[in-house]
Amino acid sequence: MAETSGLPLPGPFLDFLEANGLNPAIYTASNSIPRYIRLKPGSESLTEEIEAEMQCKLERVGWLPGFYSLPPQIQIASSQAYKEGKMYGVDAASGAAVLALDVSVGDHVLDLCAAPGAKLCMILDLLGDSGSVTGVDVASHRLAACRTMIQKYGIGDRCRLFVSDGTKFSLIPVKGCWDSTSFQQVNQNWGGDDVFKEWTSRRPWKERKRTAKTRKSSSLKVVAESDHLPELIFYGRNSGVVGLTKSELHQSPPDSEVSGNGYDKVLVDAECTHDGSIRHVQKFEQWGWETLNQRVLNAERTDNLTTLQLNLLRNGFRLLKVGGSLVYSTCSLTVCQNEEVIMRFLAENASAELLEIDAARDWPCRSGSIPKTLRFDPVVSKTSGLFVAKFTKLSP
Ligand SMILES: C[S@@+](CC[C@H](N)C(=O)[O-])C[C@H]1O[C@@H](n2cnc3c(N)ncnc32)[C@H](O)[C@@H]1O
Repeated sequence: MAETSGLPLPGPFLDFLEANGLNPAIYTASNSIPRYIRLKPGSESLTEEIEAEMQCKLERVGWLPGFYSLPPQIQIASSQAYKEGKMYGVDAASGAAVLALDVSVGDHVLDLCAAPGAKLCMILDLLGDSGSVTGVDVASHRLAACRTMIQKYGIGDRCRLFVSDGTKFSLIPVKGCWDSTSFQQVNQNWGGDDVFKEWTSRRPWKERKRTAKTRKSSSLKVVAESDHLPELIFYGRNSGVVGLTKSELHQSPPDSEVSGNGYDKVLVDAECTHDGSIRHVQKFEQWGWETLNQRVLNAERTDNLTTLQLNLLRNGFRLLKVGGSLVYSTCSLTVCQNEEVIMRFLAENASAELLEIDAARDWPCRSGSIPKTLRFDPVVSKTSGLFVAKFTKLSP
């Protein structure tokens, strides 16, 4: 086992790094990478209070609004600001992926691999009182954690969360119910069990059971049509869902309609081997390095992952409106999960164009091997590792 500045890396992992052209030195940076936090908009005045409580200096991250760095050993979970939902623990590279989306007021955003939700929360904060966010993840327990997070931070009014396979998810944003006037009308007009009322965790058990039963029977009908039904596990009062019937919500539009009415922005933060995340790799010290073989190094798994990544990218792009933009990111630094996926995707999509990420001029990252793509890594960026690419959809 090779010792890399306190983090012992087993032979098979070193082989994996070598096979993928990755320098093990990135893992030596583990002790010098700061921890990052993001303050909820409106909580910026709390910095002195937070510094006093945590007994450390918060350094503003100049290139990333709302982000601060602090020494790596500081634990934020017990701090008052964190408990009160005024501070998020999120890496600066994750913030960069969201910034690359260039979210504008009123955008309808799809986050296709949303859980546990750090990026989704940032998107909701950027949108404030406008637009909507649709979060999708295949893992219900992880998406439930995301739901807990948006409730904790009180930002779920314009959000809906679906448990669904992101390679097949087909719902476009529901437009037209977002202002509070129409919400009130909808509230007065709803009737029947089939209509979505505002989601609340405090609904009586009987009502939740009835909803689940209705969902099951209505899902059978839809499954017959599409063989895949997304399960709605959270919807805020202005998500556009309240007042709709299940049949209305589950209508999948034809591709021609998506070009005009699809999402303005799509984030595909794809499942990956997580090898760029030092904190993730460090966890294998506790889990046992042998589990690394199954989760990271297994070649068959990597093949399946690259297929999944490509399919997620394809479907995210399908749901993007013409002129919209899509960001693809992974926390792997391997070429096969990043540049190769991008090349395969571009080769089959004449309407996809790689975009320069304008905001990145000041970012501490380097270019990927395809121009316009970006790579954050612990040594250069002092962040977790992340690959980022941005596309737009041209008219057919
Ligand atoms: C890198 S994590 C996403 C992190 C998230 N964007 C955040 O900022 O917290 C990848 C996620 O993809 C999800 N995932 C894996 N396969 C999927 C699929 N077929 N469809 C949708 N989500 C999937 C995993 O459950 C996992 O939560």
